[in-house]
Amino acid sequence: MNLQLALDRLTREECFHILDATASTIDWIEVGTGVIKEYGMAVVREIKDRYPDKTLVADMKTCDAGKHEAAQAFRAGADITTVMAFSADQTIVDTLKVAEETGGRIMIDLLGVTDPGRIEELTGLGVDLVSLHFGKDMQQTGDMKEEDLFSLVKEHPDLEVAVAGGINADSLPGILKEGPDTIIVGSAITKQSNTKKAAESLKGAMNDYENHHQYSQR
Ligand SMILES: O=C(CO)[C@H](O)[C@H](O)COP(=O)(O)O
Repeated sequence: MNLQLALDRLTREECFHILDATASTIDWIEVGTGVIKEYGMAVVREIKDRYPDKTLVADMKTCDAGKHEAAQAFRAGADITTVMAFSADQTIVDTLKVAEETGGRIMIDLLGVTDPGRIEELTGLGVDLVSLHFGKDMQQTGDMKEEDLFSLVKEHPDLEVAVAGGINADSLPGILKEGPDTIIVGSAITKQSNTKKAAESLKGAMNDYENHHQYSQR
């Protein structure tokens, strides 16, 4: 199970400061949408240069012009780029094709999706990696309902699943029970005074769970 660190609402300097402290603990690095909007593809390139062995996710949140944006992300060194689930099927197909040609992967962000029928369509298009996502603004008015989120993918055991949305030490146990492949954490690490300790504590809980609870991924 991977711990993906989401770098959101941070300066470039803060990103590198946090990465220096947490790189030995985390598995995947996500360059957040806002960081990409602030610094462009240069920051993706720079992070890949500095951490070449980490799987790098560019959270492009592409919803149109898929071919161009996926190529941009992979050219900058991303291993994975994100595409919104509500995008036109042509956008999904185009990004998957670019990924296949360049050896990258597409993570489909399911933010706002409530119809399992869309997952059926996405898998039919060739999607194999999705992120269940309870959005930042949604978090202001409610809490993530793990069971509802994971019920979207329950008919698709072969789908690789990441999960994101305000995950912290309190909500982690409920998430672990659902057996995701990747747990995406932003604020519960990046906004803590000791980011290294926060990352180690979450990764430690993930490892403990895997070791002691006969953990089986979905
Ligand atoms: O994609 C995102 C926001 O759109 C974030 O990466 C995701 O929500 C994780 O951050 P946090 O743990 O702070 O919610």
